[in-house]
Amino acid sequence: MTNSGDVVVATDRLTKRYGKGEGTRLAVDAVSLTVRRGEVYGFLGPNGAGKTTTLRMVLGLIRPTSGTATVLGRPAGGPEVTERVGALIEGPGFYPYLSGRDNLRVMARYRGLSSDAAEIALERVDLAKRGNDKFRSYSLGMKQRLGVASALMGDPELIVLDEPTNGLDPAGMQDMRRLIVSLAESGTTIVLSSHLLAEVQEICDRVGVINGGRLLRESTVTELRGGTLLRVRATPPDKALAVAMRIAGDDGVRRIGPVENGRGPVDDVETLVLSLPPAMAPEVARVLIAEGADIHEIALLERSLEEVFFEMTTPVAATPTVPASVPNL
Ligand SMILES: Nc1ncnc2c1ncn2[C@@H]1O[C@H](COP(=O)(O)OP(=O)(O)OP(=O)(O)O)[C@@H](O)[C@H]1O
Repeated sequence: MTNSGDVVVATDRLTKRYGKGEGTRLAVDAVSLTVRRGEVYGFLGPNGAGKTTTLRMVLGLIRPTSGTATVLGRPAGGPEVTERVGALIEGPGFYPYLSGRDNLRVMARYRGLSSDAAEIALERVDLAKRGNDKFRSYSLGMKQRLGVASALMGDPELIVLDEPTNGLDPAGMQDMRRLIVSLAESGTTIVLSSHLLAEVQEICDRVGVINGGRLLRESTVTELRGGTLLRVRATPPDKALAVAMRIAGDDGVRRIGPVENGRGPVDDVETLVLSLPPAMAPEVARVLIAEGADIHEIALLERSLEEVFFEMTTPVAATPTVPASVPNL
């Protein structure tokens, strides 16, 4: 059970429609999401999905057309909330001719924080040594890190980062991910948006998948990747199929080719994918054996986040791609 004090962000049918009349665009459509204390929450979706718009409403930067956003138990955007939240959303406005350190000091003063806050933040993002260099001389990665430094000044309970690794090279991305994980380890709740599945898979505890303004799914990364599919390989094939359909239902079984290992089929045993939870594996095994079938394999099928994501976001009823490959055979 989740205690309501553990909920840091909750939106209820949050909706944003841009424009009026013919040119109107529904950017966010009745999104209800929940972010819990201490987690790294990934808001995942392709370009134009509605991520930034949702985050802007959560931060109180724009008003929803309908629905609500509650942050730390209060309506989003109120002054008592804003000072407990840090954000990096659309490139931070830094003065190019000031040093990184002075930029942060200016911001700290503006927000009523001590200049210690600027120094601590510089240390946290590993920029203290380059703190006296002018902002305009920074690499993109350093600029992004300074943005995160500005978000974490004053020790906010929640940090919201919109595509924090966008535009960074692989090393810069890795640095940023490490920084996010270290912030989370120190107890800060983090919401980040990303269109990078690998990134979300690597650093997020839970994920909300958004496409076309709608929240398609919200769950842990592990849940999202599956655990609800069983791969069954048994012979004779017609007997295996009959048993599978009896247990999983006609629509709960997909037939895919024999398992491949990169050099071709491993054997000629057909693979069945059953939409069943892992706990059903013993039952499947029992019935197959009772029916006189030989079991070659029953396994939990782990899909990559990428496969799940494309299944969810592909508009046509595409046949989901299920990997039939067996690693290291
Ligand atoms: N100020 C605006 N006026 C009109 N339409 C807008 C505005 N801002 C965003 N949109 C539209 O709303 C939809 C959602 O945009 P949004 O920026 O929230 O998506 P996103 O998931 O953050 O995408 P990206 O990763 O490309 O930034 C898009 O179709 C976009 O064109």
